[in-house]
Amino acid sequence: MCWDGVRKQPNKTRVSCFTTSQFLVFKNGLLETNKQRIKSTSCFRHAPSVRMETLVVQTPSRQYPIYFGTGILENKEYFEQHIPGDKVLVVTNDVVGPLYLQRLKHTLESSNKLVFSLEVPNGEIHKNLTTLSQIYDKCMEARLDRKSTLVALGGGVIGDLTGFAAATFVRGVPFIQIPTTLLAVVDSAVGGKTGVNHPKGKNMIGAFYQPQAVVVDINTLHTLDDRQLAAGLAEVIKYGLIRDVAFLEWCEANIERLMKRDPEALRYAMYQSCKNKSDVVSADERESGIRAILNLGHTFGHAIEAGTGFSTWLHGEAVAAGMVMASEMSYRMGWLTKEDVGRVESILSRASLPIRPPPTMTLEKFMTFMSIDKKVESGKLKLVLLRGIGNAIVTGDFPMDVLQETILYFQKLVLSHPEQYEVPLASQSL
Ligand SMILES: NC(=O)c1ccc[n+]([C@@H]2O[C@H](COP(=O)([O-])OP(=O)(O)OC[C@H]3O[C@@H](n4cnc5c(N)ncnc54)[C@H](O)[C@@H]3O)[C@@H](O)[C@H]2O)c1
Ligand SMILES: O=C(O)C(=O)C[C@@H](O)[C@H](O)[C@H](O)COP(=O)(O)O
Ligand SMILES: [Zn+2]
Repeated sequence: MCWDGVRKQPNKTRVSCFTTSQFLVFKNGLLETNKQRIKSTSCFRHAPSVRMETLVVQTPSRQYPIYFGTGILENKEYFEQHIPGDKVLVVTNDVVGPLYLQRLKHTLESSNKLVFSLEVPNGEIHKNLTTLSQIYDKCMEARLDRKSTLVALGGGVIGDLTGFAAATFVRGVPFIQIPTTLLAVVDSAVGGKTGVNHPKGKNMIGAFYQPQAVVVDINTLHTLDDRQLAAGLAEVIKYGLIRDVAFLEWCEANIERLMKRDPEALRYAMYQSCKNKSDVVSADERESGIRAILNLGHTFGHAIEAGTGFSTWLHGEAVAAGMVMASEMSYRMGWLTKEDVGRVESILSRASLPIRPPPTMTLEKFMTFMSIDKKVESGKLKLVLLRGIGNAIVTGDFPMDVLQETILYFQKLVLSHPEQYEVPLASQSL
């Protein structure tokens, strides 16, 4: 099937990374060009001033496009070829739904789809089995079948919940990610980790399940508040720290542009982040090794989220503080200099992100929540540490004392200067 709609409407939907004789074809689940199967496709590799459009993620279980554009929520061509059946269920929440649901429904209905929708309550605290059950109830009520498609319209919470519902309802239905937060665009919508939290641990119940497509309408980011934008920047900066020093340097030079939402800077940050994530996930879809580097700061960060009841700290904020803790520990292992740690703190602070854990996170609390991390193997904790800026490793080879001293160091710091280490904009509710 050729993507005729795209070629006929060049002003609306440019696929400028392909030559005119090379357009996208999905056949039997494989992405092909009309000339040859492609290994990986990307455009807009280096130049921040060039528009980016489509990036293809290639995993063993599925290959799929990430479409970037403005106003593409209103363009049915981006959805049509990825929706095999006649029914669609759009899952969103009570914040994003009022903003974008009608527009999306209209687009899908113009492709003659029967569109159902469900608005679940907003927030990380609702990323749980109760909300998941509401999605299954809606699937049953709408009599969805194996050809029906679930669409996630929202941030990472909606994407993770909907993806897991899609992975499990009738043992798997197609799903499409429409990420509407910066964090979801650069991280959660890509790579197929889906799931929900358990009160005792983050994302403890879930599945690896790739979407059919990721549709990024950059316009939706206009309604995002500054705190959420900053949370997304934490994961953007993460890619620089774990494997892409050139990108980290670019972030350092452009962080103010990003905070001011300069469109070209945001486009480049989104593209380069997705490229990094896509490369890692393609190499190790189910996290048997290298994929775990995407977890930099997360073992500490997830402990902060769970330890504060999933209700105070945003995921990106917790990851920011966690990346500083991982950096400090890497310094104590002799792998980073004090200047390197300062560099990590500086870029995160400039992005208005917290660089210390909350005073309530005692050593005992950290150890309890960290002990149920998914990287624990036969009781042994593994951490993502830095063996230099841009060079993350996954290791269980560290003395427990160094970990505990690191946590105690931060606890002492925040207890002696609690006023310095508040979560930015903490007065805003989640
Ligand atoms: N699956 C993965 O690989 C992966 C990766 C990173 C994070 N995550 C998960 O993602 C979640 C965090 O995602 P998040 O930061 O997007 O949080 P979120 O989904 O809670 O969204 C943040 C807030 O922004 C609101 N919102 C969303 N889009 C908006 C828009 N366009 N305009 C205005 N408001 C909007 C939401 O309603 C919410 O209040 C966490 O649960 C985290 O564990 C998953
Ligand atoms: O995609 C991945 O792999 C990641 O680790 C990305 C993280 O940013 C994300 O927060 C992920 O959900 C964490 O995964 P978990 O397996 O530690 O729950
Ligand atoms: Zn994350």
